[in-house]
Amino acid sequence: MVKVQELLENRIVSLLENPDYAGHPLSEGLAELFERYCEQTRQIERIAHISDRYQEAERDRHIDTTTRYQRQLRQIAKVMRISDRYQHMLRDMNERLYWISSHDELTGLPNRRQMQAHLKRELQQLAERGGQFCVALADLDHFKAINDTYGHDIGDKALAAIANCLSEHIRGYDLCGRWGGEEFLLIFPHSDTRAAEAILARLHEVVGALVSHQLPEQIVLSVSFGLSACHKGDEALDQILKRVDGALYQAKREGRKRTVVV
Ligand SMILES: Nc1nc2c(ncn2[C@@H]2O[C@H](COP(=O)(O)OP(=O)(O)OP(=O)(O)O)[C@@H](O)[C@H]2O)c(=O)[nH]1
Repeated sequence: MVKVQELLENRIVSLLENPDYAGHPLSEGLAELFERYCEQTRQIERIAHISDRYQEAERDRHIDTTTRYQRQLRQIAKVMRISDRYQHMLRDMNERLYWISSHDELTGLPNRRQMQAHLKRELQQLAERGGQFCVALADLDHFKAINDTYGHDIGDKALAAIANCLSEHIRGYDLCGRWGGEEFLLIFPHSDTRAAEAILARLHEVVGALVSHQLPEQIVLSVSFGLSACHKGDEALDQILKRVDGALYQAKREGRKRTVVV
């Protein structure tokens, strides 16, 4: 039925648009008739729509309260599911943002900002409870030569391998982060320099023996460390870091692959 109606409408439209019948005495009458027909069709559709809505409302009026209540419950449950999903998404995004702002992308270690926060916390604890902790700065030896010989990509892989090796071989409560470039900072809470030196001696060994299938076999890595202890009432953070940096510089000057304690 709809199809027949559509065909007829199309036929009238094409007749009215046909230039051969332009000015034909019946054209004007047909156009007027067609315009009225279209208007009436639009009105019928509007009435049908209103009637559908009315019937729907009537149907709803007659369903019992329990059914209506259950329907509303289902709608609320749906909204809650959407809200839950949205909140999970936000939480994941927040966690990811936090991770990005506090970690180094290449090595996955805490970044400089995070390590500075750890240092401040350690100093705060010293001020409150006394005791001591140690800080070490590590720097890869002859790293520029690795970059120059094998390329930056291999250099990056060497950095990631060293980061992994250092963080795997410290104690569970020690901290290791990327300080920048080819430098790593290590914090040894509640430790004197003897205890920290023993750990660094182990790190010299494991770094020297490091084998990674990601790196060319002929690469042999080593690191130099500057180490210092912090006590209650010691100087401010930047002074401590300056001291450790000086020790590292001395380790480099004295031939690398060693630890200098100040
Ligand atoms: N591949 C790579 N290289 C880096 C990155 N950050 C710093 N470097 C490189 O590390 C090298 C450090 O070079 P230098 O400061 O001369 O130190 P070195 O060659 O290790 O020499 P010593 O420290 O004296 O033993 C430079 O070539 C930097 O470009 C990084 O994220 N990826």
